[in-house]
Amino acid sequence: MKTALFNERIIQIDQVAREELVSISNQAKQGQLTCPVCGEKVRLYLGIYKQPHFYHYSNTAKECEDQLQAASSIDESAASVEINGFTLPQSRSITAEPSAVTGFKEAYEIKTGTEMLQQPKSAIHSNAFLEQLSKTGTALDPKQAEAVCFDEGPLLVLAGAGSGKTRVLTARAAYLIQEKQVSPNQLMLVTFTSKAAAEMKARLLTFPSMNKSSIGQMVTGTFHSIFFRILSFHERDIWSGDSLLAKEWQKEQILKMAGREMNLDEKDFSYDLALQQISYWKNSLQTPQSASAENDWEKTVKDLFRKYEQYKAEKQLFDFDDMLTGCYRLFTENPDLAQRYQERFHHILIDEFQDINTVQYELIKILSAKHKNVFAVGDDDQSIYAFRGSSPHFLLHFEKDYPQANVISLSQNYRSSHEVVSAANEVIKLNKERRLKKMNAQYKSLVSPIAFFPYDEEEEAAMIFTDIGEKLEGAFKPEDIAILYRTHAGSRAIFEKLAYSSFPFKIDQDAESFYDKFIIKSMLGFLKLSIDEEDQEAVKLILPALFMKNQILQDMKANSILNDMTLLECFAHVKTGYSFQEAKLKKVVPVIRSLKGLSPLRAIEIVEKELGYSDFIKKRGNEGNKLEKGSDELKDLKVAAKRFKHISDFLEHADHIRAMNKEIKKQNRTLENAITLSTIHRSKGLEYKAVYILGAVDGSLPHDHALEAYRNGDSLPLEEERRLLYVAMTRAQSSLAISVPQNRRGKRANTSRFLTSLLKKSR
Ligand SMILES: Nc1ncnc2c1ncn2[C@@H]1O[C@H](COP(=O)(O)OP(=O)(O)OP(=O)(O)O)[C@@H](O)[C@H]1O
Repeated sequence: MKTALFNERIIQIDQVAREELVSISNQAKQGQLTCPVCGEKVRLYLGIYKQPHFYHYSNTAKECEDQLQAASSIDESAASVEINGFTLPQSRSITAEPSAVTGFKEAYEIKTGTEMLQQPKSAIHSNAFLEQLSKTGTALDPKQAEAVCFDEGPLLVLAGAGSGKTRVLTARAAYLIQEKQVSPNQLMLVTFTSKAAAEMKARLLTFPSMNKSSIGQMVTGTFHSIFFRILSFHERDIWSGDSLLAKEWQKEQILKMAGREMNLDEKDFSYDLALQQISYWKNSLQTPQSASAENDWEKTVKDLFRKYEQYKAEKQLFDFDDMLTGCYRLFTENPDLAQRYQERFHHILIDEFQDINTVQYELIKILSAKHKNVFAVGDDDQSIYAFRGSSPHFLLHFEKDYPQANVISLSQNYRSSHEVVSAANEVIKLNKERRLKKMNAQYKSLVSPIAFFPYDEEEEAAMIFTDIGEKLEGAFKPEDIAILYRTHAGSRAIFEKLAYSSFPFKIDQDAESFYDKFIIKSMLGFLKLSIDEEDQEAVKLILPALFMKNQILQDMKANSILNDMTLLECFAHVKTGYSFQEAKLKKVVPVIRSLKGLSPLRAIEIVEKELGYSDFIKKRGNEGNKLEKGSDELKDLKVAAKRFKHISDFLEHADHIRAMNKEIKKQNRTLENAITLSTIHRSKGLEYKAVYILGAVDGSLPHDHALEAYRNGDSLPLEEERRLLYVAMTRAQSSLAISVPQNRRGKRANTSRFLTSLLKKSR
């Protein structure tokens, strides 16, 4: 149905300005849309597969639609039409000027036109082990079998997405023990996460020849856990668990202490990113002396690095990276000890080899020096941890370090439909730094991946929400569904949508609430003060944005009591000794008071313009944060604010969302059957029946920082971004929906360059 009554006025769906749709759809849920014919409440449909339309909530009301159809064809020039005895004003747009993107661009299927290849035959059961596997229903395909039963020497198993890496790795371990009589304690099995290690152990138990005791004798775990065990065995005094800086905040505290000595402002410096940089250097085997700092920010971080290492040495503390660098030192300083381990480990099996970093690689080289039995499984197309020092380089050049190496490619994808696999193949094939390979699917699906084109982030969330509702009414369970995005910031709108619904969902533990971000909190502080001039918390929040120190609050409080002024009024009397700053502070009072009664969006724009908020953000912009810029956060805030008419409602909403973020994270541990909201990075190794990829536009995926690097002549970050899209696409089994919002952060957006040719082909 194209027509409805909204606030006493007839509206036609195709004349509503596009940016109003989400707001109308929300108001419809509160009963503000009715059918002009029968007077019943109607809803606005905003989904992926069908055009926006009005629909009766309780019945299909075909007669209403027929009547409306007939009425609309009577006389288009008339000022009013008569429907069912009511005289109603003729339709017109509900905004004076429809926005630039009014038209609804229909979703369409992504089709590559490639045929599905024939499936491989099962492996010939050339030994008892393979025969046994096929009897237990975990048969291997010929390439998997070749890898599992490989004889001796270094082997690189190039395993495409969904090609059964876990199956191959566990089967290899079991094969070596069962068929080759390798003693379990001569085996080392390295995984990327402790969860993966636990899964491997559980799977190993399903092999008849394996039991808890034999698995216990194997050395399994992450690089960190294995090398920590070695260190604490040989240098017990140094490597006690009590001395571990296990939490990020502990490391940050040390860095902040060092920063204070260097007069770095705590609020103006991204200590989390500095820690990331230090970790990157350590994993690349660079020391505070040898680290190469490429810009002023890195030079500052290098100084912090030196102080951080000094502090740890003095207090006899260590962090996770030290477990690797420490072990490297142990082996290089004690060749005899290294030799004992070289003799012990006959076989080293490594998962996710594409994400190995320099120190891990060097350690493996040392440990495998005698037997050279490195069984490395990885997919260069899924290397996405460059910022941690990982590099696909080691996988790409494996044969250089291991000249006798064999390479086996697993090219059958057992996870995704042919439609998903071929679309993912089309995307990744454009990367230049990769080993040539192609994945083949095992089955066809009735549905193809889909690209859809919401107006903006809010509409993207609304459409996905509707689609999830439809899926859950069908054969899908919440746990079958994942929503993936490039950075946490990209999940703001969908989080907000789900937070007000009854759908169970979970988020990454480290996902900070959008409204807890420093820039956002500070801006909301201005809005809060416009409602309550005595709000101390709000004053504290806005001080940094006015370039004032926290201590000034005490003086303001005293002044407020002595001179009977509100805290807000005290701004006009603050003495800083700088006339330009004092003049600016005098403006604070009238500007904040002028916000009263305005919409939150307008209020934000005024603070930005009148109180120098943009200058404040610009200044913070020098902090070297590659992924999140304050100015972008403010743009996101404006998109979020757009839906609200009153500042108080928006502030209440922000509080609710902040509280929900904590609540959801608390529930995460117990919630089994829930929709997953995750960054693409965190989704690696996982699979879902249905996947939504958010924000497939330039600037988001690929991220701005990669585009900037590309403009400066470095194409590697852009290739990593393409791999991220590939990883996201290959998480889907059969249902994949890629969102290409037409506007992002309040501006027209361009389709992700990774998708343009594929979408063109599909049309
Ligand atoms: N030979 C096989 N026959 C049938 N199914 C298989 C076979 N090998 C693996 N699978 C199934 O294929 C799916 C993907 O396997 P797995 O998760 O191990 O792939 P992966 O290589 O680790 O994927 P990714 O790297 O994309 O995370 C799993 O559901 C697994 O059980």
